[in-house]
Amino acid sequence: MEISSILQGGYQHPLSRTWQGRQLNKSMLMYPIFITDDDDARVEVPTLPGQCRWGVNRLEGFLGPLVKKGLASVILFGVPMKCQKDPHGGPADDPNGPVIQAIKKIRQLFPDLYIATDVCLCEYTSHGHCGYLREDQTIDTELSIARIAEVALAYAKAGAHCVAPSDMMDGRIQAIKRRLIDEGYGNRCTLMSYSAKFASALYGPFRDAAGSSPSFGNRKCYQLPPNAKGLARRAIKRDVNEGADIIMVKPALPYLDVISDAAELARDLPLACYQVSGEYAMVCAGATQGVYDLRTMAFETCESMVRAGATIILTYFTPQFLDWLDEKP
Ligand SMILES: NCc1[nH]cc(CCC(=O)O)c1CC(=O)O
Ligand SMILES: [Zn+2]
Ligand SMILES: [Zn+2]
Repeated sequence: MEISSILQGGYQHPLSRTWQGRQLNKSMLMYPIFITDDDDARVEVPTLPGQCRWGVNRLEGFLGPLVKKGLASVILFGVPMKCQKDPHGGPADDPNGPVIQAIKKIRQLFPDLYIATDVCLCEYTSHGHCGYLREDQTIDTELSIARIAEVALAYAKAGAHCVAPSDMMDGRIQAIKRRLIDEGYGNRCTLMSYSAKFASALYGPFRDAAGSSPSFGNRKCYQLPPNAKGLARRAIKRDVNEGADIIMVKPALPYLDVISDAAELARDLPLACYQVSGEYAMVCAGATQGVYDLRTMAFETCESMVRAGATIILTYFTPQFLDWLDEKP
């Protein structure tokens, strides 16, 4: 045997195995949660096992035990059920709406918990699209990004540590950054861009949870085509230049090459990826079918993302990881 043939001597011990790459840890995990406008609600989402829509009065009981276990950050999604949706997504920045109420409540209950807010219009528009539409149903980019910047500013003013636009309208990063700076929030709020967000089949359970399916058509004119490596690279570079503080790739597991590209193109920024609702549901379904052990598969998927270059992972497995990471040898 050649001397250079032997690798196993380097990873024969559990500790030396941890030295072979970066480790998943609790501060990387950002937990996506759904906030609805029925203050006492706790409604399970059938397609997203173990996840609920929460009313603001339930947040203390829901998040308290997780914060004790080391939950570091959440990302909030508003799920308005009672309000009147309109073509401009008017309810998105309603001061009495679920997101702004939740930001204030969480700041007060858990001052150390980092609060990111998803910024989009689809949960609030009557047509369910992520921007403004012209009469011919194409996107009106200028009006969309002005409105999205306004909503982002409202969340920053309410106390969000981070605003994360998921709409995929061109130019919104610049528009939001400008607005935050002009209003004195430039250094008080992080801007995380869903930069490479693909038109994926994996968003189904989320749309059930958030009630945000488009009422007609699809999102292919603003979310990226799954084959688009070049567009993804351009979107990442553009958003870095427009002032993003964090870049995100979404979904995560089928797009590890894009995560790896982003690690190179945005090498000076933290890099997030979103293990989306359909990925979570797939991992759960396989475990239920006996294909693999849930915990082992959850670790393998997220460790792949870390290996590809992610430093932040948005995942519905966050509560379970808080337990699993304590158990790990
Ligand atoms: N603004 C759209 C948005 N915000 C979050 C998700 C998906 C997140 C998930 O699946 O977990 C989506 C995708 C979509 O509906 O097109
Ligand atoms: Zn949207
Ligand atoms: Zn969104």
